[in-house]
Amino acid sequence: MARHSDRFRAVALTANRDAERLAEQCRQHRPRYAVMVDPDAARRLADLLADMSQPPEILTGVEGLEQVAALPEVDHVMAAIVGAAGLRPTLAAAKAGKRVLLANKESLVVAGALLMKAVEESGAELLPIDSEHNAIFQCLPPDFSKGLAEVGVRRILLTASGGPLRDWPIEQLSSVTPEQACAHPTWAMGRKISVDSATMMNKGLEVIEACWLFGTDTDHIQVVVHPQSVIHSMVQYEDGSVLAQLGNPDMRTPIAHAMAWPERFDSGVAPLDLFAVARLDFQEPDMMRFPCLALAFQAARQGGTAPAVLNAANEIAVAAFLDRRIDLPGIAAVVEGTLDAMPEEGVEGQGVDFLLDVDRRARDCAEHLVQTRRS
Ligand SMILES: NC(=O)C1=CN([C@@H]2O[C@H](COP(=O)(O)OP(=O)(O)OC[C@H]3O[C@@H](n4cnc5c(N)ncnc54)[C@H](OP(=O)(O)O)[C@@H]3O)[C@@H](O)[C@H]2O)C=CC1
Ligand SMILES: CC(=O)[C@@H](O)[C@H](O)COP(=O)(O)O
Repeated sequence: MARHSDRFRAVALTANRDAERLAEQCRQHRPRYAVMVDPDAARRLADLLADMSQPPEILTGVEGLEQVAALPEVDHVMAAIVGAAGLRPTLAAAKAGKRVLLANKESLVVAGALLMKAVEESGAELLPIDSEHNAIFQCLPPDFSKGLAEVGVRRILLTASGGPLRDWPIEQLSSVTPEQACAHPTWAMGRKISVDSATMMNKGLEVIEACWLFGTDTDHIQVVVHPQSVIHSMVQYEDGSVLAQLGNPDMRTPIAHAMAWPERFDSGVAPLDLFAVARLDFQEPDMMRFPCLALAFQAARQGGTAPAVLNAANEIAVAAFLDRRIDLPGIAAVVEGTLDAMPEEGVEGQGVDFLLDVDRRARDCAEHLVQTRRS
């Protein structure tokens, strides 16, 4: 079976500040463009690549990301920047009608209506590579966009590992260190999403992501804790059938699925050995232990700017936790305080500048709450 290298060539690679890593990737994949968002890091990248015979053209800033996301010679854009910083380039790719492989769930949480409208108007293909949403996509019929009820779906069963703190004594959560929170039991991921998994905010963001991707609401999504992370999510149908997608927890599978769709190619992931897995467990999420999950459900039901506020406050709170400025329970407290403090606003007819202004105001508010908790 074909591998992706038979069919794909990297036109552009991007990073924020890590010039060394991007330089290494440029040497390996020889893209035509490299975007280094930070201008100082862009100068460093140019120095690092000075001896290349045909170095990539180096662009900077969010504008550089938007530019490469919309290049005519690009047909696939993988949106895998962390946080709301991914919104503008993801939107640019959607507006340009690309196949968008979406890992950056935060852009749908902040601007779901805007992004889905851009996809509809341009004819872009929005394919989820977040493992759960990719699994759901695989378990739905191809015509699901006419409505989940129309195609016989009762509800989505969104699986969650429960993260590294699933069994910690609740009264000891304030002593959790960033290293302990980032020690995910089944997935190797970046620090921000790892903390989100530890608080289950990741699942809350994913509930909102699923509402937009699959045109549904929170009443039709059940979060199911499944510690083995072998089932990546399920779809329950009206006739009693439940379809699940299983596999080893390895992001190469959803990425390969979305790159090759509607065909398949070899992702390089080892076949799932069910005898080695031996058992699959399921539990209800504990909302007392994971208040961030409850806050995300609340923001999703509230709608308007609430999900954008939730996301911005969470990004600030997680960064403060990773810097040891607040404790782990402080993350939920900062998010709740920000949601309470920010006025409710509608998003109908609003553009990206409005949403990013909401994001900025929520960050200021959350940062103030972080300072208050410390003093
Ligand atoms: N890791 C995983 O397995 C999964 C991740 N996701 C989602 O994918 C996204 C990325 O997660 P993950 O790969 O773990 O994160 P990482 O922290 O490992 O990587 C984040 C990437 O985003 C870049 N970046 C960070 N800030 C900015 C910015 N302001 N502007 C431009 N680029 C920026 C970083 O560049 P630099 O290193 O130079 O700072 C880095 O390349 C998140 O939205 C996450 O929720 C979803 C499913 C699974
Ligand atoms: C790899 C991936 O897609 C993540 O979303 C992962 O599934 C997070 O695991 P949790 O279920 O612990 O949040």
